[in-house]
Amino acid sequence: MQNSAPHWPAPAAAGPVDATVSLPGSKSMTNRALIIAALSATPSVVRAPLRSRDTDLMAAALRSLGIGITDSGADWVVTPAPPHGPAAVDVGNAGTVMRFVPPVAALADGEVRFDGDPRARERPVGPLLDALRALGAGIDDAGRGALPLVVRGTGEVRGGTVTVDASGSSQFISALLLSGARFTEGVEVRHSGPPVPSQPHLDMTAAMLRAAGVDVDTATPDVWRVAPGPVEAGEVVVEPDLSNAAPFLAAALVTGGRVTVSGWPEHTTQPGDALRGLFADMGGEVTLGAEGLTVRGTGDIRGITADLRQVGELTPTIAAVAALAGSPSRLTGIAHLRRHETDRIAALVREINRLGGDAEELPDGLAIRPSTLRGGVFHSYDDHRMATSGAVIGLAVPGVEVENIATTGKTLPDFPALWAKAVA
Ligand SMILES: O=C(O)C1=C[C@@H](OP(=O)(O)O)[C@@H](O)[C@H](O)C1
Ligand SMILES: C=C(OP(=O)(O)O)C(=O)O
Repeated sequence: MQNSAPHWPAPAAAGPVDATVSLPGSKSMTNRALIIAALSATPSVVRAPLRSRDTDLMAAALRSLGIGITDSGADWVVTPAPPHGPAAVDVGNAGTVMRFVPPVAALADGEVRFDGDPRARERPVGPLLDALRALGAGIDDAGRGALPLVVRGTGEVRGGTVTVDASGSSQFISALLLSGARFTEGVEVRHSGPPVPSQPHLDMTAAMLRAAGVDVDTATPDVWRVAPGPVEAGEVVVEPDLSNAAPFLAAALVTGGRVTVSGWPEHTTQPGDALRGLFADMGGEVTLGAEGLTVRGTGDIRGITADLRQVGELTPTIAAVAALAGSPSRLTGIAHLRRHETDRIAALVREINRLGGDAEELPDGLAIRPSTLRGGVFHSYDDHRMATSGAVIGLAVPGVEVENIATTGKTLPDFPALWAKAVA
């Protein structure tokens, strides 16, 4: 777990941060765009894609199946082809690669092997594999319900209706929908179980498929239908990553400063849009205008009681701000975060308390009470969002060192430089 590179001394703010930040593309949109373009009938362009570990892994996975993905300046040109094996896919620790590519592999002719980081073997994928089998795909996971696994594609998937418990990850549903139009009968996915998390990510899946001409029916709660038919990604423009905006906007809140994230979309399906309400509730003044989204800190950092089930990805940053707040916080609805890049509930509680904080695990979240923090090492557990949370705390608490800051490369390779520039 410990990384041998020297720890990264998180810059402490000399005064209120005052910055305008331009952020790279959304991981979730880039990796959906690549899948949709790979399954399209004709070539597509993905504009302003994120270049990071997760998106490079997605591109490499699709290339290994025979899809052409080439650089055109900052863009990616995707030339589809009937996917084929044999191939070996490294998912790294990317949930999107681990969940979105197996259905594409089921459409391929030939064997496709999947494996990834040790942590990827612990992340849930079983309900998706069961669903794919029920839809006609051949999968060998030696009964593990986890990586490593082999998808034995025959060049087609029958499709039809399937019931999945997607309470562990919305990505099980997105995965089936993204490839569903290419299944012979399309797909109808029915969720059965505790609530599905990450509704904005499901909305993103439906919106991006519809933009590619796919017929997606989301009229019935917990039921999603994709009609069989051609896919045409065309040109996809990737929005800035609003979840990666979280630590930058938090910098305004925790230093009583001002941060603008430029290019904030007026309408978006990204969960990061919820930061507008969350950071206002935590004491910020939030304005959305032509120049972007601006958060101003007022000096008053307030704790928050929030169900973050739909926007679980934002939890590490919210928890970092909560650790610096003058009143208690209770973040719930996020039991599924225990199977993210790391057990984020346990990791946040341990690292906040290591710095003198007062945090406690709840069955489905965490409670954080006001406390005076001190410097020390903040461990990242190979989790990009843990690392950026350490940076947020370090702004307000001198002497914080983040272990393995390089793990931010999962979705934001330039983080240390962008951060240094913003908070200087
Ligand atoms: O579909 C996506 O792009 C994502 C969905 C969410 O997954 P879960 O529903 O597993 O939390 C989110 O946390 C992840 O970072 C990205
Ligand atoms: C949970 C996350 O990623 P993944 O796509 O690997 O699930 C995340 O980025 O917060």
